[in-house]
Amino acid sequence: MTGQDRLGRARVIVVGAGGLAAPVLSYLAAAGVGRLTVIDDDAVDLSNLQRQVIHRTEDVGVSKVESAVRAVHDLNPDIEIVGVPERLTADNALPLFAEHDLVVDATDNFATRYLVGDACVLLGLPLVWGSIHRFDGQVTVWSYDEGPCYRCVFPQPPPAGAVPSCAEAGVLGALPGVVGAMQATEAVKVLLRMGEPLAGRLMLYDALRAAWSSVPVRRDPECAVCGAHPTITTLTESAASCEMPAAEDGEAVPEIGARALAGLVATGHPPVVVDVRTDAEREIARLPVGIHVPIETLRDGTGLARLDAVDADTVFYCKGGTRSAEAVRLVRDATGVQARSLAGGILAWIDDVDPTLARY
Ligand SMILES: Nc1ncnc2c1ncn2[C@@H]1O[C@H](COP(=O)(O)OP(=O)(O)OP(=O)(O)O)[C@@H](O)[C@H]1O
Repeated sequence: MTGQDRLGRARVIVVGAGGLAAPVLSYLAAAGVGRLTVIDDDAVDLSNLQRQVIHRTEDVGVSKVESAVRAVHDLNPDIEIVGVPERLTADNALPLFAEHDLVVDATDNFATRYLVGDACVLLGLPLVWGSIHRFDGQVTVWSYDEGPCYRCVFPQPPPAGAVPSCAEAGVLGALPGVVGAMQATEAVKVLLRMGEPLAGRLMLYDALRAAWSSVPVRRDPECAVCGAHPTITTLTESAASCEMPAAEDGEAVPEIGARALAGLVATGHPPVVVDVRTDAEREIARLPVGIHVPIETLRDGTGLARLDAVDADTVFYCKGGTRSAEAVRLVRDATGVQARSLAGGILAWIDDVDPTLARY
C-alpha cells in the first residue's frame, strides 16, 4: 500500500507519444501513477502503427497526444492524464518539467534529447531514457543520485545527417516495446526508490542476438551542464550547443531541383542518376531511372567501381538530400569529379513531379 500510495502521488512527464511512449504510458497508467503528462506535436500516421501500439487505425490523422490521452484514460480512468499537443522547446521545457517528479524521454531526435537531458539537470530531475535503432536498443537513467547526466557521456550531438532516422534506417516494430517496457520498469523503481535503478549503467539490447549487455557510465567532473564549472546554465545555451554542424566536411554541394531533373528525364537522355538509399527504401519508392549504389558502399569505397560513368551531370539522390550530398562529396574526394545532389531528395520528386509514389 505504501508503494501504491507513492505511485498515486507521483507526477511523470513523457516526452513523445510514439513507439517508446506506447509501453511507457500504458504501464505507468496501469501502475496507477497519479498524474501523467504527455507532450508531442505530431499526428498519427498509418506507418506509425507498426510500433506505436497505443494508437489505432481509426486514430490516423488525429493528434498523437489526443490518441494517447484516450488510450490512457480507457486503461485507467482513475489517474489524471494531461495532454500537451506542442513541441517541447527551450521555452516551454522548464515550466512543464518543473511540475513533475520524473521525466521519460521517448523521443527520436538529438536536439530534443539534449534539451530534455539538460533541463533535467537544471531542475534536478531524474531522466529515464531509451533509444532504438534498427535492431538495437539502449536504456538508462540519467541524472539520478550520483550517476552521470546525458551530456557527461555524450557531450555533443553527432553531426546533422550522420545518423539516419528510424524512418530511414527502419526499426523492428516490437523493439520499442522491449525498451519502453524497460523504461517503465525503471520509472517505477525510481519513483519507489526500489532496487538498483539503472543510474551509472547503460543497458544495450541486441534483438538479433537476443542479448542484453551493459557498460558502466560515469559522471564527468568537467561536464558542460552538471560539472564543477558548467558552461550551460540555461536552456537557451543548451539549444545553442545543439545547433548541429553538418556532417564532417559538410560544405554545400551543387544541386538540381526535382522539376529540372524530370525535364532531363523527359528528353529521353537523362544524366546518370544514382540512388544511394537502402534496398528497403527502394522497395517503397524510386525514380524511374538510375542505378543503385548504397551510401555505405561509397563510404567504404567498394561502390566507387560502379561509378565509371560519373561526370558533372550525374545526380545522386536519397530520401531528403543529406546522404546524397555526402555521396557527392565522397565521390569528389575519391575521383575529383564534382557531381550533383537532388535537392530535397525523392520527397521533393514526389511533391513536385510524381505524387503517385509512396511517401515514407
Ligand atoms: N521536441 C519534441 N517535442 C514533442 N515531441 C517530440 C519532440 N521530438 C520528437 N517528438 C515526438 O517523439 C515521437 C517519437 O516517436 P517515434 O520515434 O516512434 O517516431 P515518429 O517520429 O512518429 O516516426 P517516423 O519517423 O516514422 O515518423 C514522435 O511522435 C515525435 O513527434
